[in-house]
Amino acid sequence: MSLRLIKLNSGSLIPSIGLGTWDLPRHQTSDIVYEACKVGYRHFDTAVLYGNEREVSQGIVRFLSENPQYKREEFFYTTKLWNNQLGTNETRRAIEEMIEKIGDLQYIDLLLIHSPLPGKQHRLQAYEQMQIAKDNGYVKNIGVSNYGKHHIEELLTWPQLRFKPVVNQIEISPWCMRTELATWCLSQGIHVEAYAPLTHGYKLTEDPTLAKYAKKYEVSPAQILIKWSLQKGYIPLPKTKTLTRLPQNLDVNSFTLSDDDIKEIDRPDAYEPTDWECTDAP
Ligand SMILES: NC(=O)C1=CN([C@@H]2O[C@H](COP(=O)(O)OP(=O)(O)OC[C@H]3O[C@@H](n4cnc5c(N)ncnc54)[C@H](OP(=O)(O)O)[C@@H]3O)[C@@H](O)[C@H]2O)C=CC1
Ligand SMILES: O=C1Nc2ccccc2C1=O
Repeated sequence: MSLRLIKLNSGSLIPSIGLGTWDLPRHQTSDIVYEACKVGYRHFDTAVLYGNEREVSQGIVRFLSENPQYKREEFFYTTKLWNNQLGTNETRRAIEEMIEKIGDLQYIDLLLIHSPLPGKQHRLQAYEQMQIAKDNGYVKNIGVSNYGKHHIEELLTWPQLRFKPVVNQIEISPWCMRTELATWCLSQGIHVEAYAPLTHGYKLTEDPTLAKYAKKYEVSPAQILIKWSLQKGYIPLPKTKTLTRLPQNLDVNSFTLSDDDIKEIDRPDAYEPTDWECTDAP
């Protein structure tokens, strides 16, 4: 299974689907990531918050060492600074710790600010250190998560900005569409990563419209949601700890949703974030 590559505003390429790694059982994480590499995943999303950066990296490194025909550059590893790691010294130290944890993975493909919650001064001090980490080659791309339009505008109008964020990672599913924010990010050349694209699993068994299209295209409700996200132009990050589900969440090339299908799956009036909401933080 091969993934489409999307060009970021830095020129780097990002695989169009990433494996979410939040809440993977810690002792299985490295094996799940290794198995994911075997079935074609090339993009992994972790964070300091998840406590599994070492294990995620180990899974990729093991696959690379056993399969020397694949190169490090074909893989895309994202991690995120947690709220208490934003600030000049805090961010510098946090990046050093991240680099120590990834070992032979050597560099971070994408470093995100996990949320805007710590406030303007901490956000901008962190971003400056992220720019320096990019200069030094520890980090290839930098971006943000859970940012609202006003947080991104704060960056775009900041005189010290040298590298525009390449993505904004936000929760998006038919039940949390955020069309205005996502369309605006794309208009600024900032790609949109869709987290919780499977609604944490909440809607997969209960929603009749998903069931209808799963039946029509002979796929699973999860595959319908992943395709919906891709066709909207987003980069979905579905998570599964179940090895048999790994291949199906990548296998979405056999069908295309029509405009009418998408309209029926859309829930523009719904607002059901699964975890947290901070795009509206000051
Ligand atoms: N930046 C941020 O603030 C946030 C980022 N994220 C990122 O996004 C990722 C994805 O979001 P997440 O909250 O984990 O939830 P998802 O929306 O990816 O849903 C995961 C759930 O769906 C189930 N599932 C996965 N595939 C299938 C399938 N094919 N059929 C049936 N059920 C399936 C999983 O079960 P099982 O695992 O048991 O197979 C799990 O219960 C996270 O892991 C993380 O990397 C998430 C939240 C916030
Ligand atoms: O994946 C995640 N799950 C979460 C739950 C609460 C806050 C942040 C997150 C994540 O980043």
